[in-house]
Amino acid sequence: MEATLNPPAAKPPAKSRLRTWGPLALVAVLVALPLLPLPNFWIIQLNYIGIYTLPVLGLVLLTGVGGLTSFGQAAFVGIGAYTTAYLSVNFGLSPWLTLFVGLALTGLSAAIIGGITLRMSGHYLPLATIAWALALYYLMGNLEALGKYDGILGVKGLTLFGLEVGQQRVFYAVVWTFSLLACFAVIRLLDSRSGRAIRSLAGGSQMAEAMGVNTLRFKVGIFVLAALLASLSGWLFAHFQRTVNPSPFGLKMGIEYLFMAVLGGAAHVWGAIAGAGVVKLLEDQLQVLLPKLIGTSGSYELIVFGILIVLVLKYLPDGLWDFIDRRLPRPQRPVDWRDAPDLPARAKPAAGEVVLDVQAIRKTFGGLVAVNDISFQTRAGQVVGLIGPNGAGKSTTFNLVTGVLGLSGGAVRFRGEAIGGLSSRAIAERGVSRTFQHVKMVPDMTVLENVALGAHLRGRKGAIAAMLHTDRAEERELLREAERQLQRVGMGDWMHELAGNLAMGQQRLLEIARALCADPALLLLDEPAAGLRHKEKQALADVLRSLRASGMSILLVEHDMDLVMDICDHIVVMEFGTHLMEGTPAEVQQSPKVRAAYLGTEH
Ligand SMILES: Nc1ncnc2c1ncn2[C@@H]1O[C@H](COP(=O)(O)OP(=O)(O)OP(=O)(O)O)[C@@H](O)[C@H]1O
Repeated sequence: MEATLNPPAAKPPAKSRLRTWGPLALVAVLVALPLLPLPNFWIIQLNYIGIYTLPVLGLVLLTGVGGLTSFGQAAFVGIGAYTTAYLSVNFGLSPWLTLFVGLALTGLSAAIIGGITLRMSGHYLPLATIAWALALYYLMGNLEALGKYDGILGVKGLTLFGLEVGQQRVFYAVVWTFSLLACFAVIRLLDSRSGRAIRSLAGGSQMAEAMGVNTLRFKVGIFVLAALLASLSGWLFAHFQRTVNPSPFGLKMGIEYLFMAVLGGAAHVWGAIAGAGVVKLLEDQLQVLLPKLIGTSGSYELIVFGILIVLVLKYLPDGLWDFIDRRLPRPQRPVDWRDAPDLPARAKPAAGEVVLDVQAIRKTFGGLVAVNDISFQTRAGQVVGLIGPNGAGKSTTFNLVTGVLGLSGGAVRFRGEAIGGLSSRAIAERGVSRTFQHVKMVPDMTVLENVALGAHLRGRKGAIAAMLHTDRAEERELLREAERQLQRVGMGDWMHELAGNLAMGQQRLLEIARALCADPALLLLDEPAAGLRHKEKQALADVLRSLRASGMSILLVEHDMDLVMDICDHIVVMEFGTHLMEGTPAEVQQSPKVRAAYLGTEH
């Protein structure tokens, strides 16, 4: 069944382009500032803000978008700074060479540290970042070769085409070129196949893995990228300050970077500049003002920062940039994919062919046998219903088929291949796609982007291609497919809406469109009618009928008996983890055993 595409979306109203102009205005201001007769003090302050923007941008990606909290960003700034200082002072190497050595060293350290710590979740990850941040700090402070706590003095300034970069206006041009390029690269990254995968990480790995996203690889990837941005900042810092010692790379600074990200707006790229700017300027003013007020010198600004963190978390939890951003109209993505070619599709099973063959599967949780030797089959072009009272073991069966849970016994074959024991990502790769009992989506991505996440495995372009914008042809193919599947479930008019704004019925259709984007041969729907109104259920039944007509094999777990009896070709009934009976809807309806199971009477 092919759907026709909507006419091109209307052009966004003029005022909605404010967001597109906003960053350009920011760039224009940054270009104009050094041309103004500003005192050098202010240029130097702006240079610090540019240097701080880079590690904070890394935290926007890692913490704000990816949901991974790190206190260790300053340590990576230190690796970049110490590498260039050590090599340029002791071996006379060019800073332009040591930059790459620093990046390589940082990337390697981050890949090793990330590979170990990013498997942790909850509080363990931030605690682990504190541990290795402290370890790196004490390493820098105790190594003889790095000058212990005195550090390395006499680092030379940068030169560019024989020109002294110095610490003022030319340095300003260099630092802000790097910072702005990094901002635009991260924006491009987030608006891509890899970006959608990264944006799905914060919601937990189950949905992302079911869409074929290798979540650990993406977590390590953004951790390394954040560390590389920090390393670049360290390189600039060393040649700006002309000296390095451990104190700017300790845990205190790691916390300060995190504060900059939270204050600026941890999920917004431009929030990195806002956060770095406000904290740096505030810190300078407070360092002068507070000792005068209190009468003794000391780091009193830290007390103010502590109070500010509490206030920001309470009143502006999404930061300063979010406060502005929410007041600007949201620009609509220009529709440029309608003439893109089709994505390659997998060979589908012939009508009536056995797609899923479940043989005596079993799952035990301690002493409880949640699924007890359940067997059934689904064929191409057939809707099989899996029903039973609460706690019967339906969701567990579903999770065994999709690889979320491991089998305690039995076998699952998909198109003849044993898939029991494979990860949910590997099962998704083979053509099994699913929806969730409790809808899992990325609320601050558009409907179209959420659905395009389902086509993750059908694209190849990675993060570097996204940052260089060489992924656009593939991106158009993915977005075209996403729109096609949205049309297929009747949601084409909603593609530009934020997924978080949808009603429950639409969210469930979004999940079906996302699952279809993977080009599956078997679709598993976990209670798709839960929370839907009558009309929405009818729309859902129409969609399922048309999918069946297109040859799709569907396994449906559902409590809504009207829908089940209306749509299913074959029904498997479970009770207390066991197979109660199976048959056509009419046979199931007439079964006294089934009625007794639902009414809770003996049979
Ligand atoms: N991770 C788990 N650990 C321990 N017990 C579990 C786990 N998951 C499910 N169970 C138990 O297994 C049994 C079957 O649960 P399951 O969620 O599969 O039933 P269900 O038929 O899907 O129920 P519902 O219709 O309420 O969703 C229940 O007794 C449940 O408490």
